[in-house]
Amino acid sequence: MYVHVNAATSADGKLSTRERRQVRISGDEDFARVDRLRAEYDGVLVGVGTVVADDPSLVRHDEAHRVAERGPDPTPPARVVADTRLRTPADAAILEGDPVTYLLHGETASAERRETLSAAGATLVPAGSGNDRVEFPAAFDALETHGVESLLVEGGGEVIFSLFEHDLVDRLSVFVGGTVIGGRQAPTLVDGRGFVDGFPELELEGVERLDEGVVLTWAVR
Ligand SMILES: NC(=O)C1=CN([C@@H]2O[C@H](COP(=O)(O)OP(=O)(O)OC[C@H]3O[C@@H](n4cnc5c(N)ncnc54)[C@H](OP(=O)(O)O)[C@@H]3O)[C@@H](O)[C@H]2O)C=CC1
Ligand SMILES: Nc1nc(O)c(N)c(N[C@@H]2O[C@H](COP(=O)(O)O)[C@@H](O)[C@H]2O)n1
Repeated sequence: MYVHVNAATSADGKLSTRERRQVRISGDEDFARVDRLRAEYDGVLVGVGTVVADDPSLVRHDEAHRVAERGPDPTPPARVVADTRLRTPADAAILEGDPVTYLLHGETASAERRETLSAAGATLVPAGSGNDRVEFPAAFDALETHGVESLLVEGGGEVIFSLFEHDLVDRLSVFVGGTVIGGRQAPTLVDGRGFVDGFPELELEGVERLDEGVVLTWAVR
């Protein structure tokens, strides 16, 4: 699986507020860049924390760019959610519309949630044992059997940490916008328990000024 993590942070590295309410950090130029990126990948992944906080649909992408990349009538990027216990609400926007939605889940997801979300149109992908969260290496192997071989990961910070922890990230791009959010409880780009050693090493590939901010792109060594 090729994994590209992309997100937008405030100048102080926050993804949103301490209330975990969605903040529009990107401007129009950066959202257009994200639409082009979405068009380049087989799927777009977020954690269930982002689904609950933002209720994203993850449908929007640059269709002309996708046609240019993949030829006429391409399938739209799949939506993927890491959701151990299947907390995604049955009326979530991510389950509406045409693109397939894969819910990666663990063994602790109840039969009732499995039935409810299958009936709501989700494709369930078991990938976790015992009480553990979604095990990304196994989940990505399973997604590849569905033809999903590249992912744009849009957040949030918990999921991004897990992916770095498992050495699964190939590329990282961050739009750093001209705003300050602050707050020690506010989510940052990479949360989880954090690293104390063995920090992932990044090689700077690009610096681009957009809107009132800058896009930094790194390859992960
Ligand atoms: N500015 C930006 O670009 C973006 C901002 N955001 C913001 O980020 C916040 C949400 O981020 P965050 O709270 O970190 O939530 P995440 O979207 O990272 O989701 C985290 C949840 O995913 C589930 N999960 C399943 N498997 C794993 C795993 N292996 N590792 C980690 N998590 C796993 C867990 O819930 P469970 O145990 O129930 O499965 C966990 O609590 C919101 O405020 C949102 O607005 C989000 C995306 C982009
Ligand atoms: N690139 C970017 N800039 C921001 O300012 C943002 N708040 C986000 N958030 C991400 O975009 C998702 C919403 O997508 P749709 O509206 O469904 O297209 C949201 O869930 C975050 O992942 N991203």
